[in-house]
Amino acid sequence: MLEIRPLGLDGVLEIVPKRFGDARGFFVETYNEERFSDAGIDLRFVQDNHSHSAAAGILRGLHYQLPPRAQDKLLRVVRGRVFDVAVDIRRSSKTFRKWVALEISAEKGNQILVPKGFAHGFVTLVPDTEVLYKVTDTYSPQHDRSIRFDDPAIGIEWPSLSGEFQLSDKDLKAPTLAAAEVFA
Ligand SMILES: Cc1cn([C@H]2C[C@H](O)[C@@H](COP(=O)(O)OP(=O)(O)O[C@H]3O[C@H](C)C(=O)[C@H](O)[C@H]3O)O2)c(=O)[nH]c1=O
Repeated sequence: MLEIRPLGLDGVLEIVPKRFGDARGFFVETYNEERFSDAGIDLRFVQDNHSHSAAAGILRGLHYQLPPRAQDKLLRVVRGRVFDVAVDIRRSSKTFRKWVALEISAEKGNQILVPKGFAHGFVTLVPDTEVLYKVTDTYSPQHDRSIRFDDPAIGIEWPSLSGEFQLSDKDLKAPTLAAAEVFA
């Protein structure tokens, strides 16, 4: 019922729940605590988020919350497509500053699990993209942090889209990884 694929960094997973298609369309259990637990994913989600991005090229990230309010995130796309990125920001990790990326789309019905200790971001690939995600701690502005999406020390190979990326002021002013407060 759950297809799980490690993406090459500690605990960052692609998850594809089984989709039951029929002449009417489809049904899918997008999250089932028991099935996730059976797959070794024991997380307690306490908040659901929904973001709508009107255009392609809207980039949100790289974001994370610091301990003690760090969040695991389980993200899926219900309309459109995103290029989704997770970056290891644990200074003691052997994969510190390494990143992985995955296309997540409504059509594929896939999800990404981004554990605590990772910065997360995505860029939309088509207009009117809607992203839903569950997090394991509630929003804490005091612990909310950003890192520059284009930090050369990380070197994310974002897709080249026509036109400039659109970012929030907060993300445009984000520090580099070297200047950011991250995980030990
Ligand atoms: C994240 C969050 C935000 N907000 C408020 C704060 C701002 O007034 C407004 C927009 O927040 P922000 O610009 O941080 O939203 P995004 O740029 O979509 O941020 C998210 O995008 C990337 C992809 C992430 O991984 C994070 O989960 C999250 O930071 O919503 C809340 O009230 N609760 C929340 O949990």
